[in-house]
Amino acid sequence: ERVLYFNNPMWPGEAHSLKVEKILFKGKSEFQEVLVFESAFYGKVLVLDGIVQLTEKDECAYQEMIAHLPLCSIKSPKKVLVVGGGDGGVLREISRHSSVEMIDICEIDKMVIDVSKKFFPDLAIGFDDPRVNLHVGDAVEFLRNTPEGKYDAIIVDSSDPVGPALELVERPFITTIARALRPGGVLCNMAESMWLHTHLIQDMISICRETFSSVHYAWASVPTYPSGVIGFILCSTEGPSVDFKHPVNPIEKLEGTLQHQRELRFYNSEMHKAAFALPCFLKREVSCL
Ligand SMILES: NCCCN[C@H]1CC[C@H](NCCCN)CC1
Repeated sequence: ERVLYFNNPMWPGEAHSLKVEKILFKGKSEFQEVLVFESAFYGKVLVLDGIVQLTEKDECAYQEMIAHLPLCSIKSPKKVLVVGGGDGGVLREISRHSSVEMIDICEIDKMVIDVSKKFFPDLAIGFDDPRVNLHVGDAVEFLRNTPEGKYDAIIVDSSDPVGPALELVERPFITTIARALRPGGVLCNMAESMWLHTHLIQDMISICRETFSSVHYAWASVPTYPSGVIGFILCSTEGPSVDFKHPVNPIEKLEGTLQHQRELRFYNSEMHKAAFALPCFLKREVSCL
């Protein structure tokens, strides 16, 4: 049998390995290398440029939290934008919210969408929702042409800030996102690992604080990401109707309103609250947390 080792300058000195039962797809898109394989314990695995993006076993933790932390933090979100998210998992989660009327998604790499539809139907089901409008292209360009205050929520489901996703953590992009959000709307960004990337988290939070009056860090356990955790930054501009209470207390309890036969596997109101509890070292190392 084979074993794949995932080491990367983003986590120097450590490697994460998964036993490979069968390689299912290997390709190179305009932006990155794309790999899909059947693992021994985590189901199918999607890898971009040598970095694990998701596995069938634990993708629920990431997709449910990155979608429901923001969408349950504001009252009846209607217009939602997903930046990245080409595997469709976040779309699947957003479609559980009956208040949502329109979902725009801007994914730069069409190969990710096609590969997900072929090998990850339980995630790509997100594209089947009639509320979804797919835009294949660069989100920086997409947001430049977006009317001010269009969205109630924006979710940046990106890969790591090396390669195609680099500019998604830079100041100009955060500013264009803030402009596209209605006052009181909410932004949720993927925000790396508290064990590995406190400098990057500090930079992201500082940039967000220049633009948003409310910035919070949350996290979840994802065993197949290096260090086993992934973070999320939630931001909001206090709108006239300050319906963005501290995101810790979900406004909408989602458990009741299930839109799909497939029940939630990770997110619930307790996990929502707990996600914002932070360890001492992080509060010390990242100012204003
Ligand atoms: N819809 C799933 C997209 C996956 N997002 C990213 C995949 C790579 C992952 N690296 C984490 C590296 C250590 N923090 C961050 C989330």
